Amino acid sequence: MPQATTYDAIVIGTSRGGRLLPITLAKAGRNVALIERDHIGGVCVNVGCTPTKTMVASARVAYLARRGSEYGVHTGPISVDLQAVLQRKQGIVEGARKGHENLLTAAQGLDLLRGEAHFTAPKTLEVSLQDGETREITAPLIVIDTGVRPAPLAIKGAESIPVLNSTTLMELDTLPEHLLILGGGYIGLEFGQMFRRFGSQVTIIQRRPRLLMSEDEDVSDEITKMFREEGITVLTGTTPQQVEQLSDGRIQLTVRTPQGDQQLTGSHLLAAAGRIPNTEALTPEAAGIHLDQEGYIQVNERLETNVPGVYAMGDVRGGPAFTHASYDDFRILRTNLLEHGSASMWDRLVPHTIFIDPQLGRVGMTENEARKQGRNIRVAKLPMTAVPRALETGETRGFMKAVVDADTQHILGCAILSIEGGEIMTIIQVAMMGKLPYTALKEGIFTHPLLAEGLNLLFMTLDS
Ligand SMILES: Cc1cc2nc3c(=O)[nH]c(=O)nc-3n(C[C@H](O)[C@H](O)[C@H](O)COP(=O)(O)OP(=O)(O)OC[C@H]3O[C@@H](n4cnc5c(N)ncnc54)[C@H](O)[C@@H]3O)c2cc1C
Ligand SMILES: NC(=O)c1ccc[n+]([C@@H]2O[C@H](COP(=O)([O-])OP(=O)(O)OC[C@H]3O[C@@H](n4cnc5c(N)ncnc54)[C@H](O)[C@@H]3O)[C@@H](O)[C@H]2O)c1
Repeated sequence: MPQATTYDAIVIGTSRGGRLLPITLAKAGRNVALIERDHIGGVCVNVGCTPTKTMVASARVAYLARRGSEYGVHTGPISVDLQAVLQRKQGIVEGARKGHENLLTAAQGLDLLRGEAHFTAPKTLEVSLQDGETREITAPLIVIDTGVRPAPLAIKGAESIPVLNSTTLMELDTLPEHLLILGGGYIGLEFGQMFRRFGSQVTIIQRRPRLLMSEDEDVSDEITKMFREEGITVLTGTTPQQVEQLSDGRIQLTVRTPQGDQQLTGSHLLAAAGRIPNTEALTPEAAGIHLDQEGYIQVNERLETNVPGVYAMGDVRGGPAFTHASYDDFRILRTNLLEHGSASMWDRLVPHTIFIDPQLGRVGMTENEARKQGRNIRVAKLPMTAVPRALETGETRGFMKAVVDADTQHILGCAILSIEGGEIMTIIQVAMMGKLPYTALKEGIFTHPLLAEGLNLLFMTLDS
């Protein structure tokens, strides 16, 4: 093999953080290699946020079309053309991917290597290029952004039946007649509601006692109620035992429920029970990089591994798995590597939004977390039926909830389960970032009749 090519920096993976970092380093005059084994853009652009949120939008149109008569608008029978939904999704995905690819290939000082990288020594990687060649590259600074992938389903019989994951579900030719979903987390809920709205029968099987275990009980319960009202079967505290394919092609799942064993039959099975890190092919052990027991790369609060000069960002470092977290990891690395700053993961507030309808926007502490910490708290809660905008638009499902420190009046966290809940949550997030007391939102003047005006009412509940 020819001698290794030396760069100033190497980044592996082209997610949001993985694209911005090499471009920024190259703009600062560094000679950078960026390696990607699959499509440019990583999970979010190709098989994560972009395609799912595009399809969620189609599902919402179907939902609204069916509700047209509530608004005095009559349509004919509603049907969903899955192929057209997928084509729309694919067009948006490919447009985004191409845009990112153009930016990367145009960047001066940046070599985009299309292939799979693995470590051969602490600062050296071998890249198996897609054209069959192999390159050895080395750099004093290496950033790993290789992400995670769907965990294979570990139940008896799974190896001999077709199990869908979040990627393959978006490639189906026909609408599942009955979609069985294992997992009551983000992926299970977003796809479950989406396919129900497309016209499938949907059963969600959640091992834990309720959906979205990290949220408060009232949030999980309200979502479960809304899903059931939409015709989704939600089974909680239910553990899949084994699965087999019947002679007619249907899938039979044996589950253990609090009431005893039960058999469920569906046309398709989606495994949405978690994800695993992409660290095997990377052979980080050849560089002496420490992994945790599940294979995630261990980093300190500045994202550096135990090998000085080797960093990890995004999902592969464990912790919150969101595109905005990957983006914030880029901020930390840019600040520390280029601006001589001292940015850290520990003081950041990472919000999230689950794109069910109505959305769940969440930031900061849940009520349960605050109580566990022994905080002196007050909890504000307002049903969406009390918000004029929600009434006028016929979107009264859900509630707003905020946890306030009773001593300082600062907002500790919120759960906004409402139409555009993510946007409303972000208003509260900004108040939290500015350390505003809740009274600032209670007394603030917000346009009538916006959803934001509901914040006046939400925080008024604390003093009424
Ligand atoms: C269905 C779904 C929906 C989601 N929706 C949202 C959402 O709405 N909002 C949100 O914030 N997050 C969402 N996420 C999560 C989000 O996609 C991830 O948190 C985000 O993509 C993390 O980016 P990352 O930096 O970890 O890199 P990734 O996006 O995981 O990219 C890693 C890249 O590294 C490449 N790679 C891996 N190993 C190698 C190697 N050895 N050599 C070369 N290249 C390699 C991979 O091909 C990949 O392109 C969703 C995820 C899924 C699955
Ligand atoms: N809107 C968003 O931001 C968004 C959307 C999708 C995914 N994501 C990211 O992707 C990550 C992965 O999503 P996910 O839904 O796969 O994982 P998750 O961890 O959110 O949910 C997995 C769920 O499966 C359940 N479970 C585990 N094993 C099971 C089994 N054998 N049978 C039944 N249930 C089982 C768990 O109790 C959990 O509720 C999320 O944590 C999130 O960070 C984000």
